[in-house]
Amino acid sequence: MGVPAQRPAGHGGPAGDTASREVLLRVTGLQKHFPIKKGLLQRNAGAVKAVDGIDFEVHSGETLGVVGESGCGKSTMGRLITRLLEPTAGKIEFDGRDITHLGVGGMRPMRRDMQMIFQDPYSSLNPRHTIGTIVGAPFKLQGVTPDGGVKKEVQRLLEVVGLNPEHYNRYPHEFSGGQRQRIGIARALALNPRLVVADEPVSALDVSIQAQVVNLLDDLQAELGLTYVIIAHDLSVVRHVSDRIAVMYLGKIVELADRESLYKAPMHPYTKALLSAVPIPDPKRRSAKSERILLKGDVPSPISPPSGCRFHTRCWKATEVCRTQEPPLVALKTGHQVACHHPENAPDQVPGETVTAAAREAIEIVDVSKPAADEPEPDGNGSDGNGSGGDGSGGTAADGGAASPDTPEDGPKE
Ligand SMILES: Nc1ncnc2c1ncn2[C@@H]1O[C@H](COP(=O)(O)OP(=O)(O)OP(=O)(O)O)[C@@H](O)[C@H]1O
Repeated sequence: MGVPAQRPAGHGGPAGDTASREVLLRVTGLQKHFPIKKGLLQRNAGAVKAVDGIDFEVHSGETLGVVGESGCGKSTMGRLITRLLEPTAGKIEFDGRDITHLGVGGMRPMRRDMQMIFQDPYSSLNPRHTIGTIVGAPFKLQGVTPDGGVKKEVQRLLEVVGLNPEHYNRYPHEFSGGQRQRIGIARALALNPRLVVADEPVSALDVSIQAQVVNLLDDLQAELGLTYVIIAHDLSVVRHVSDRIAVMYLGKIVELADRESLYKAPMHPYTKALLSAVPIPDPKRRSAKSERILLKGDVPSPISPPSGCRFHTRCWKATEVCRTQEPPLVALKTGHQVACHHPENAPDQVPGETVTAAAREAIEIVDVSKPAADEPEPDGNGSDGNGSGGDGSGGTAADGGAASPDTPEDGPKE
């Protein structure tokens, strides 16, 4: 077995024509509510609505960046799509197959195709295991022996991520943070995955090392044709690697667009505020437009999110409609999706009107939560797309490696 083999390249650099590529991952109405138990009898006392109904697609070979403040549900979303968590509702399709409620056995072969890279290169590697054991673990878990044997393959993988193959017998504490993250990346690549979900892959690293790891991910994508979902709280991290970017706020996607449109003409006030916080190193490029927007108040609780638009309590454009009506995520003809009653930069928008009311005349609006009429239903797999899981019976890290046993991510936590 050659690992990792070449796949058709779909470099994640400049935003390509990702829409024309095949859909590798489709998420529809995805929810994760963590129940809150109280008292001796562990009575239900509400739920943390960590992910509260999100829809998106990831095309083969592209990089989707997912950004938002701490607690908005990014990591939960990452764990849901790699099936380390059981969704409360919604549907996850991978390569046209409904994997929403696949059990451990059903997920085992899928694990080869989807891997996760974790935030903390210090805690995600077992300090008692050698690098050889850590990077070779996915082979053991999947019961496969690569051509030439595990050791040779692991050494090749170490080389692929820029590490010395002679360090096979060393332990994690002998490596720097950046090198440990490379080890985590080598482990994720071992089974030649198609989708890699990287959860804050550089936030625990020194700024000087961050660029190296981001560049490595970018190079690997170009070489191997990987598809990435890269999660970050910081728009500056995803800026250089993403084809498209989804912005999350309190469990919802509020904006999703290709990188150029999002940076040049953000439509959601929240995106605008996030962008204004990204430092622009060159003072000549700073303008009045790039003034910092300081959001009012704290992020509300995901246990009882605000009515209407969840962002209205911190939004300077909020009006009565924002307090009472939740704006749906709508897609413009350009592919730009936004959930806002008073979007910025909306084409043909009548000031003060909602995007739906104003733009419906001039541009095609698609409610992305509803499947297109001519879209065939994918092969069902026992899910009606409205499942109410939560029994934790889904795939776990232990069954073969979206997270290996060297990670603390050992499956559903509830
Ligand atoms: N196992 C769990 N049980 C209960 N609540 C949880 C659990 N995991 C996450 N949460 C809550 O769900 C919400 C979303 O958390 P999540 O970690 O997905 O956010 P995030 O955007 O990734 O934040 P960060 O960037 O800080 O990691 C938070 O309020 C968090 O406290």
